[in-house]
Amino acid sequence: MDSNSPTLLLCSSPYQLKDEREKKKALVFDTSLLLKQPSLPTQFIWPHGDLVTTQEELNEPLVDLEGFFRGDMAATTTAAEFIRAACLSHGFFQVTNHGIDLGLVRAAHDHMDAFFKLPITKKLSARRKPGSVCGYSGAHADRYSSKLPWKETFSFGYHGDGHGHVVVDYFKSVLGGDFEETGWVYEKYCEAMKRLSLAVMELLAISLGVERSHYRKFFEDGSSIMRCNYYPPCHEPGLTLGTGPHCDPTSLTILHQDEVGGLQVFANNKWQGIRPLPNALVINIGDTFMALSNGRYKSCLHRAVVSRERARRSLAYFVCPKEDKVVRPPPPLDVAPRNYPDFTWSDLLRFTQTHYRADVTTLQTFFRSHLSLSTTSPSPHHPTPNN
Ligand SMILES: C=C1C[C@]23C[C@H]1CC[C@H]2[C@]1(C)CCC[C@@](C)(C(=O)O)[C@H]1[C@@H]3C(=O)O
Ligand SMILES: O=C(O)CCC(=O)C(=O)O
Ligand SMILES: [Fe+2]
Repeated sequence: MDSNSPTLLLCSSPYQLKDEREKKKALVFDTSLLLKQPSLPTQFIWPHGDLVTTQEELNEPLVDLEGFFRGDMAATTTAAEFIRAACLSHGFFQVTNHGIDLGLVRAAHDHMDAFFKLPITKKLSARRKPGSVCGYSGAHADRYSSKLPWKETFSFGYHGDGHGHVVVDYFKSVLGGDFEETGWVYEKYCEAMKRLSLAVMELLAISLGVERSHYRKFFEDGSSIMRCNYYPPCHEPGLTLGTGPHCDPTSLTILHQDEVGGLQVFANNKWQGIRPLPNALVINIGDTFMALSNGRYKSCLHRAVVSRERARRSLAYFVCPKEDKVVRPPPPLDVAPRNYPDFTWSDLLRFTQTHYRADVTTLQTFFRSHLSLSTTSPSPHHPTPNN
């Protein structure tokens, strides 16, 4: 696609385009168009340093939650110890016997498939508005002009405060009544994810020597972000990334990936693949929980590579505290040195949605940009791939 080739104007942010000439250059992440292109548009090409390949797999123990849910103290201690070892190192672990109905997971994947197969004009009718994390995005082409991720996403918020059904209402409002059933599938999925996330918060507290209910109470009235990721097959998978190297700025991520594989974690100073386990859920620590642990636990550095032959899908549930709550480590972790100043999730979220593309150093950059916050010098959380 040469730089002036007219493309059907489906750019998700036409108002950002100044004139007809600009509009003709608007990049469209419409895979039916892009997959016919002889070469990858330059906007999707990532720096070599981010494209280092790996054949390694991270063989972390699976954390079996069955005994913990049964109230077995020995099994709870074992689970907390596995979680502690993983979170002191790279911030990533997988759980089995998590209690999430696998039929519900299947339904969520099926409805995600149906959504991403919609005509691009329909998807763009639900496009993300500037400053919001919710809605449809094609390669984030409305937000960035280089290092575009080879993916489509659809994101929405969840509160689970027992008042109304925000997910059902969102799907009906942005996609119409035909999507009410899809809304219910994701409403139930998010309810299940919230229950699991609060259980994991108990295990994290136990593993950190924090009062067992502290984090559960901190997140009980939180709002969360649900994101469906769709990674189309790519002719030149070695030149682009589905999701670039980053730490989630959120607190905890619970992710289900399909059987294709592509999620990689930067651990033991190298990229390592995460073998898909259909009955397991991937859980990783985000920047906000790293701060809640005063830096004891590491925000997980990860990325997603894409495949030449197969589309890949993942469902990511991002746990967040109520937006105005002050993020501060609890006793006994709140001792000097404080590695991070107090902040609120609403400020950090706004920073990632309006000023800064979340990457490997989001938190440090956030504190530097909020000088009033940087009363302490944040410690580097772990070596980055390019160091
Ligand atoms: C608060 C969020 C911003 C992102 C979605 C959630 C948690 C993960 C963030 C993200 C995936 C990190 C990599 C860059 C990003 C722009 C992306 O590739 O989607 C991030 C998300 C976002 O800002 O939309
Ligand atoms: O799709 C994946 O496996 C990872 C996606 C991810 O890291 C994210 O959406 O934050
Ligand atoms: Fe992520």
